[in-house]
Amino acid sequence: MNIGVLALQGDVREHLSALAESDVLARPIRRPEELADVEALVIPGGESTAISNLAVSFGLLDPIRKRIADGMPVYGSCAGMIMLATTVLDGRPDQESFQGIEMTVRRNAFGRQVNSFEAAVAIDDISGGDFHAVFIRAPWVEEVGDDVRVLGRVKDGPAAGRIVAVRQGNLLATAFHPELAGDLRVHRYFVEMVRQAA
Ligand SMILES: NC(=O)CC[C@H](N)C(=O)O
Repeated sequence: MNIGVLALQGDVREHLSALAESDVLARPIRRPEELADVEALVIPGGESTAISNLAVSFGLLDPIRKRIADGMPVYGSCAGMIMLATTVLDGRPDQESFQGIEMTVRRNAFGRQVNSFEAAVAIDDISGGDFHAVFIRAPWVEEVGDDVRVLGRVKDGPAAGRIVAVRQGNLLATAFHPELAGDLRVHRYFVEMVRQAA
């Protein structure tokens, strides 16, 4: 199986290790030629404005948009979720996205005071109990289109009920970082999505 991790900025290494532990030897992607060699892509957490800028300068914005439109499976965590959204609130005016998931996300939504926190999230489709989800200056999803399935919401605390995991067809996004939490269930779920798409 040939999965790439978009390696322009962010926690690329952590996704590569989470995939390796899920028995997939993934590779970093920085150039359009490398993208052409993979059947699926992970967009890491990091800073969506930086990923957007670098995607434009590395000539990856349009090729990734096209692959997504053609059905390539993609998983985005945090900044990666923002990069998959059709509409971004509180983004920089020139910020671009790869599009794909019909949703409105709000950047840094959980508030400036709470830069990072942990909360329980239950994910439909994934058994084994709640995720101990790590959020770092995370977005949340404010609106979803008809074809988007809400897979997970924050269970408790001030942000209870907020949508933090979604899927639309072959596209998966979480506002939290399973790659930092040592819980491989989201990566394994994505690997299974890739297997089924193949
Ligand atoms: N941990 C993260 O990926 C943070 C996302 C970041 N706040 C952004 O807007 O891109």
